[in-house]
Amino acid sequence: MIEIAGLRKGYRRLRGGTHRALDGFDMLVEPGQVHGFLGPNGSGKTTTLRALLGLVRADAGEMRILGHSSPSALPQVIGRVGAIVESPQFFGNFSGRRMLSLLATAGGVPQTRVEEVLAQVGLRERGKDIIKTYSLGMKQRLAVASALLKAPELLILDEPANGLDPAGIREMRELVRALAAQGVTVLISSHILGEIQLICDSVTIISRGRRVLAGPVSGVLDDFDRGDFRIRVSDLPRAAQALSAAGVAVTAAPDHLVAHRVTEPARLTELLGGQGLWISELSPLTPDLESVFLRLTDTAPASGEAKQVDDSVLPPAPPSALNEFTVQPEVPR
Ligand SMILES: Nc1ncnc2c1ncn2[C@@H]1O[C@H](COP(=O)(O)OP(=O)(O)OP(=O)(O)O)[C@@H](O)[C@H]1O
Repeated sequence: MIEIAGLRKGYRRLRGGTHRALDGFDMLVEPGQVHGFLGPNGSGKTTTLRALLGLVRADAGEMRILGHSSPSALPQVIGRVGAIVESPQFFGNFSGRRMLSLLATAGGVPQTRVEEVLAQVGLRERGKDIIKTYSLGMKQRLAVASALLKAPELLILDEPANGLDPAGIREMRELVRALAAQGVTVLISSHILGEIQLICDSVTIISRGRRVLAGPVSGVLDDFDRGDFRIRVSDLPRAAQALSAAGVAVTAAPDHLVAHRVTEPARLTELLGGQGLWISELSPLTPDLESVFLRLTDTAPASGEAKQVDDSVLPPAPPSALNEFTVQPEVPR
């Protein structure tokens, strides 16, 4: 559905030089998937989506959307793609239904779609109310409804859960899953990692304009499973000593131990029990997307400190290249 290879985009800095927002970024989104696009603030997610949709010009790289080159062949394919990359501006004094009706007329979409998309996003009951009375979550759903008018095969959502409360996030999750069940491929950018883990089949993680990881969510988590187990036991120092002596790698925390690369947890109970050390807890520490993300994007702040994550700088461009952005030749096909 989406193929991106070697995408580059630099923004000129006011104080000279180029900020490398995308630095040879690659992404592949397969049909029928909900694909999460994860990255820290400023890592290049929105720039990627804007470049893909022809809203900003890339310096180099290849992009295909539904098999067509982007941006050159976008007009042929854009009718099959729904996207919310920038918050759409709605007329606050219009009802949701009237707003969608106007957008349907403008987009040459039959009016029958208006009721269908209102139902799809769960806004049929409130369709008659004016938009400025909508909650943020309802406005987000109206935005999704507007992107669904043309019954897209591919839906691109940039941070759809931004600003939503837990109930709103849950509604958005259910909506995305329902769309996926109807066969819509969804690309969803977010930094709400738990959310992505819950709704996505596969992910791409971007850091400093480059892909640092891609694959099915389950595979990603398995790859990062280090076989760590948390052990609570009455005498921590003695238990740590016993485990180390038996060749088990172990780290001590104030109230527990973590044993690493454990393949047979029963051996830990046997080993400690054999020395009169009784385990009160033995639990696997399975990785979640958040720990994988923090490790790969190097954005875990030290305690009490905010981490600088957006620091890719190129040397100043020569004067001739100081246009709006640095244009590099297209990569030949
Ligand atoms: N129009 C612009 N002019 C100059 N720099 C820009 C422009 N748009 C984005 N950038 C810079 O490019 C980098 C990537 O920005 P982008 O918005 O793509 O990141 P993002 O991953 O979407 O971040 P966030 O999660 O915070 O929305 C950032 O350093 C940003 O400041």
